[in-house]
Amino acid sequence: MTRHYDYLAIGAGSGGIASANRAAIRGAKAAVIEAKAVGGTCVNVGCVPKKVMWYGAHIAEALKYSEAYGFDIKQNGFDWKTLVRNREAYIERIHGGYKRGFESNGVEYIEGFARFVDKNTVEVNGEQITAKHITIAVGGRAIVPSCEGAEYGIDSDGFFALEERPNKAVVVGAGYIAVEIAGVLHALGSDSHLLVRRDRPLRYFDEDITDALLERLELDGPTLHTNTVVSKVEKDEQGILTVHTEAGEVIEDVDCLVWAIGREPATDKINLEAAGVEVDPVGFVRTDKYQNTNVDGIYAVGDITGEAQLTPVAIKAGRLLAERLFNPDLPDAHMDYTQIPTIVFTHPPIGTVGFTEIEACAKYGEGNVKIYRSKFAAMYNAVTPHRALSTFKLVCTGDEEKVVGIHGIGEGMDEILQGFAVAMKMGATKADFDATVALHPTSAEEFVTLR
Ligand SMILES: Cc1cc2nc3c(=O)[nH]c(=O)nc-3n(C[C@H](O)[C@H](O)[C@H](O)COP(=O)(O)OP(=O)(O)OC[C@H]3O[C@@H](n4cnc5c(N)ncnc54)[C@H](O)[C@@H]3O)c2cc1C
Repeated sequence: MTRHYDYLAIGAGSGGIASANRAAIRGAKAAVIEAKAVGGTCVNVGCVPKKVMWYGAHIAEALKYSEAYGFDIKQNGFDWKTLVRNREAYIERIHGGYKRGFESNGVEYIEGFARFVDKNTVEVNGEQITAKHITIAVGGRAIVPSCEGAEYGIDSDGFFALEERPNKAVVVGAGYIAVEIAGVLHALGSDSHLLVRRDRPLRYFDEDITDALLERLELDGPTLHTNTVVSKVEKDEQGILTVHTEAGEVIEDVDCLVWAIGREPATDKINLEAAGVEVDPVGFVRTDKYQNTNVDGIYAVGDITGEAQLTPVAIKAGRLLAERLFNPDLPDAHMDYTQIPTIVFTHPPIGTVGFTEIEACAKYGEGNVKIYRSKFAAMYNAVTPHRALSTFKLVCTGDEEKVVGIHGIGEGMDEILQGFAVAMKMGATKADFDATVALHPTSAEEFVTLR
């Protein structure tokens, strides 16, 4: 007998889990199929293990500052294995939480790799399963370049599988994943090198912020190699790598090479042709604003759509899709892909939402954009010899100075941004920011006292 569901999600990552749970809560008979580990990229090889490693790096930094705060601490060492063991135990507990959530919501969890048979049928473990509504939420995977010896490198999944701290690491890429991994390795004691193709990492972020990041990297961070493209990688009998660049630079004694040059969609093995679902030339599933694909009853959410590849985006898109399908009160529910806030877990973190200065000038005209910025020493490190500056910035437009961009790099920025993103989404103006009494002494107060 064929199993049949009202709603079936392929992939139990952020988008698939959120949509299946919400569908079940709204009364649908729902199931989710997962080929690897429940939780998908974010929980197993993305946000969660990354943030744990970042916290580890944060503690390393605090130890450095501790002397100025009066502590006399002798650091005897750092055990990578302990950090990884505790991280993985935490992830195991999250897996348990997801499975209990499925049980209480009535979502069936099916382990296996799903392939389409036709538009309402998938095959998993030799069994055919049918559903009225099917959501593709299979996410993506890291891209590995095609240069000679590229196979000697690992990707971000491989970084999280490392059992030892590398002595000397080369991280290739200019996006947030590359910057974060290189920063963690540096803080935890590896000789860490970040190789970027152009003049800076995070090139699409506001320039004031990336200028400040460059200053911070110079002060204390991985060694930055700009305008650098890897041409060849060699490996000796001991497994040690030599990385050659197109400009003739040779980086020797490397025991860990991480490719973080981007991610590609994982649509190639799920037999989309059988269902007639169209993908773009890269392989991302094309959807409209309601997450509909070109095939009636088949949807896509999360990284596989190529839109803002972030966990909360996949979750929100998945939940709103389930609401639209199964909640008669919300027939128009859909995701708003504008003004999505995001954090980069550098040291210190970067937070950004809305338009950069350049984007705002292009959209509203230079004369209609007003910039407020502050460069200041956060108290946390100002009392130590490791004094470094934070940069906060508001991008405003129109006579009313509507806030259309909020950017910052500095201690605490990861926790500061969320509330300000709410204000921006509600249409706050600079005057609204100014009318709010500051919280003192904090870094956040800079945003309501900018001149
Ligand atoms: C190193 C790293 C750090 C990140 N850090 C952050 C961060 O700090 N903040 C943030 O918001 N985002 C972060 N992200 C991005 C975030 O992880 C993704 O945006 C999010 O996981 C996307 O969710 P998804 O549901 O689209 O796909 P995924 O979470 O990738 O889930 C897809 C699931 O589908 C499964 N699957 C694939 N094919 C099949 C099949 N045929 N049958 C069954 N199952 C299948 C996969 O095994 C996987 O579990 C990070 C990503 C990486 C790689």
